[in-house]
Amino acid sequence: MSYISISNLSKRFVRRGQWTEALSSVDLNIAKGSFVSFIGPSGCGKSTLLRIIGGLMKAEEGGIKVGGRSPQEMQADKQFGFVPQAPALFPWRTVLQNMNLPREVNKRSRTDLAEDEADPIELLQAVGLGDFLHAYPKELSGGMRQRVGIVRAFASGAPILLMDEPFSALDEITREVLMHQLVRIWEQHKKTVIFVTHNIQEAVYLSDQVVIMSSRPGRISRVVDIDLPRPRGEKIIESPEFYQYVVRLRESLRERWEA
Ligand SMILES: Nc1ncnc2c1ncn2[C@@H]1O[C@H](COP(=O)(O)OP(=O)(O)OP(=O)(O)O)[C@@H](O)[C@H]1O
Repeated sequence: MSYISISNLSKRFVRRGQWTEALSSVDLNIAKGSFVSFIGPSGCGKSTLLRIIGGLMKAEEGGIKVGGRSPQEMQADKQFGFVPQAPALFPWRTVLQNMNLPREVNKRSRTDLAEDEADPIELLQAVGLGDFLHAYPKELSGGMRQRVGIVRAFASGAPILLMDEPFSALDEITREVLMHQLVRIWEQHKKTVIFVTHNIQEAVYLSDQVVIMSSRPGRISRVVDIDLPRPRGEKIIESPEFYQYVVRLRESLRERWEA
């Protein structure tokens, strides 16, 4: 069953009199509760598509429905949680107070409160921040702040989480640790996640589906189902099946770059 359905969607930008066709004829269906990654060359429209799904931007042509409604209606009803590359944490609020902020703001207008189940303290403990509940953002490393940003989205009660390269500013080891923590939390809470990345291993490890995009204009060139068992642990990365997916995606991406 399609939860997010996109049909024949196109988006153009004009800058200094020049048109850029950022997205062209995009068709995609995303099931509720699935983890879907978008991967593709720089400028192929991944962030633009994410913003359109999240109701932050409108397409010129085509249709998009999220849960049967327009993205703007869903956005007004606080159905999206955003995780950018660097989370916006209020410096005068503690970690726990920052975690609770979306709930405080959103509860008034959200109609679907049944999804609002995740416990902020448990989530912080799950990402190793149990001892930092009352710390202020300035006392945290970049990786710790990013963990707060990710689990805050899970605690917000929003059923759809939009993550735009959330690990891109982190070092390799921190990134790996966060990837394992994210998969564990997602497998427990099963939100619909749209995840933009440049990292093939990350996309395979986390996702139910990987959407490969090509550029000029941005299009979907292939959707690959990742049929690896869950729960996914560190061991799966060493399996031949995992390796095969990585090779397959790398080849598909290389074709797009060379095309
Ligand atoms: N607000 C804007 N005004 C003008 N052009 C834009 C705007 N936003 C995006 N674009 C153009 O649309 C195209 C797609 O951009 P987008 O940021 O969606 O790509 P991306 O795949 O997310 O790139 P990256 O991987 O580098 O983050 C690019 O050519 C970009 O220059």
